[in-house]
Amino acid sequence: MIRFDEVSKFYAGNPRPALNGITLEILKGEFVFLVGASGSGKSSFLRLVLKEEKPSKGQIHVLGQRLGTLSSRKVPYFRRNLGVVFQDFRLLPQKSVFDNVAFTLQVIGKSKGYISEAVPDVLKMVGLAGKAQRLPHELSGGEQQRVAIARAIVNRPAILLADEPTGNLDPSTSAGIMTLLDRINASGTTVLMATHDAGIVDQMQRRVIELSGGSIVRDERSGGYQTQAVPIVQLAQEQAAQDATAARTQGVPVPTVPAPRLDPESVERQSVPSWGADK
Ligand SMILES: Nc1ncnc2c1ncn2[C@@H]1O[C@H](COP(=O)(O)OP(=O)(O)OP(=O)(O)O)[C@@H](O)[C@H]1O
Repeated sequence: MIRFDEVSKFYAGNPRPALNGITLEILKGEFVFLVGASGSGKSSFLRLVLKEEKPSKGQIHVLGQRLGTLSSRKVPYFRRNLGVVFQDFRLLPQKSVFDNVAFTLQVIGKSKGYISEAVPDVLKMVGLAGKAQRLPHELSGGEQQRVAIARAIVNRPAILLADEPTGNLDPSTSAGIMTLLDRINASGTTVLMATHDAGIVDQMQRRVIELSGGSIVRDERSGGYQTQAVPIVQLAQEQAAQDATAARTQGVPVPTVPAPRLDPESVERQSVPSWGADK
């Protein structure tokens, strides 16, 4: 569904790569969280999937298409298969809820008859039946995000990309949005969501891809916001402590083992080899 082969991205004027040799595959129907510190490359990853940016190196395939060979004329057609949701909703402020959602379908030439059925259907699905004639400023943040989600899925895209969709919402409103995204995923849409929201990632226990400095440092089939893997240095310390205890109880004198210094940059994480078996 989405495949990156050795993809790197450099922006002009920035010698450090935003993405550095990324290789991964996301399968049809998956729900994937993209996590990592600010600047780790999450939005760049999403922009590459959308073909808003080109990779500096490597190949990207989305829905069986090699993006490098997709002409700019064909990009709008390609993007019809992708729905996108942003942190700041990006609704048209002068248009009603109905018209915000209908606009997507008008742009791609759907008939009035089709639009008059599809828009109420999707508004019902996102829990906004009865609010079709409101303007965005007459809605709460959570409702505005529901409109943005309705707009993103009304054309039944195969993939939904979400860049911090709960970033402007309080925890209970965010939970409602996640329930909605979960339902959209359950209906067959692949969801790829960049987020800093640890509570949501911990709660959902879905595939988690963690970026650091543009590289993948974790890819867990079902994980939380922070890795559960124990740093190797910590394991060594624990083992040394156990050995010392065992030796003392057996009456053998043991040399004092100085604790290794923990340098976060050089701490090697245990990899979690959970993905790949069923690609
Ligand atoms: N248009 C650009 N031109 C130059 N550098 C850029 C551009 N966009 C992003 N970068 C750099 O690329 C790196 C990755 O940025 P990116 O926005 O992908 O990170 P992110 O993980 O999405 O961050 P955040 O969580 O803050 O949104 C950063 O060092 C950023 O400064």
